[in-house]
Amino acid sequence: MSTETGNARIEARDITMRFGGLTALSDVCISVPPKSIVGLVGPNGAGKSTLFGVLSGLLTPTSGTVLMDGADVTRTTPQSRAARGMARTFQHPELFLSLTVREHVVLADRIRHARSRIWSDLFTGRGFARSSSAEDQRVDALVDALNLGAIRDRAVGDLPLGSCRLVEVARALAVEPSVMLLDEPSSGLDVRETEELANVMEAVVHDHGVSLLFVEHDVELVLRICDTVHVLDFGAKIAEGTPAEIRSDPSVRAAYLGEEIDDSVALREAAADIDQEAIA
Ligand SMILES: Nc1ncnc2c1ncn2[C@@H]1O[C@H](COP(=O)(O)OP(=O)(O)OP(=O)(O)O)[C@@H](O)[C@H]1O
Repeated sequence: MSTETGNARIEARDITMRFGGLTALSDVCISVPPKSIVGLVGPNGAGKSTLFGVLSGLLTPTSGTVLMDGADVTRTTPQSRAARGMARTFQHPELFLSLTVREHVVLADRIRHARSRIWSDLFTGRGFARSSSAEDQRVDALVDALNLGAIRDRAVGDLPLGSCRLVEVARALAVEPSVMLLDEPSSGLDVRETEELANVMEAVVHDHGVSLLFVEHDVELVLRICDTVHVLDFGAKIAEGTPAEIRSDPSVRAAYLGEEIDDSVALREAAADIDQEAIA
């Protein structure tokens, strides 16, 4: 199955991953072009988390290659990939509960712009007090861009999950990545929070020029905001295409029939199509 390659921000070529006798991924290719939103979906156990682990550097594949901007990073650490411009968020937000929204963004901004201060401020007790006006401007612009202004001084431990996910996205953006991996960003969010997150994801690509790759169970969200969608099933890629192509792909329908996509608009549309075909 063809995957566009060349100037991809991140690309997986022919990835196979075996855990003992179990083949979790088999010759999977995926490519994330600049300024694009790419979705990765598939039924439970399809291999999504494994591929995410391989791309982010947590897992070394049995065979195959991972490239960032054309450079082979297959055997590099997550930290080294971060230095090359990769940021990620987690299914369960990993935040410091007693720090405020703004403090999270300040810390990440300092990792990008004043790394040496992080440790010296800790040891001297200066903490967040000493900031430059350039830092203030960058941090406040990001906090406002993610609609976090009203809660900027609240400790994240007091915030709902939807806000915590936006804080994670703001923190990831503060290091000025070229590509962000988001692990089930809508997990646990209600409809309104999911809508807000979708808007933020689209704005992030448009305003910051970042590419996004996200693993997601909410197939309707994926089909709504992605430029390209990849579908895994039993460790193999069974489809790749635009949301319209994925909606009408018979192998995708077959993989999902009877599963969580049942409740989504996508499958209702697919089911309607099948009914029409049956009538005709
Ligand atoms: N560390 C591991 N050791 C052994 N088997 C593993 C390991 N990690 C994943 N697997 C197996 O690999 C297969 C793919 O799992 P993976 O978690 O990547 O799927 P997934 O698509 O993310 O599933 P889900 O949607 O349920 O999270 C499964 O059969 C799983 O049991």
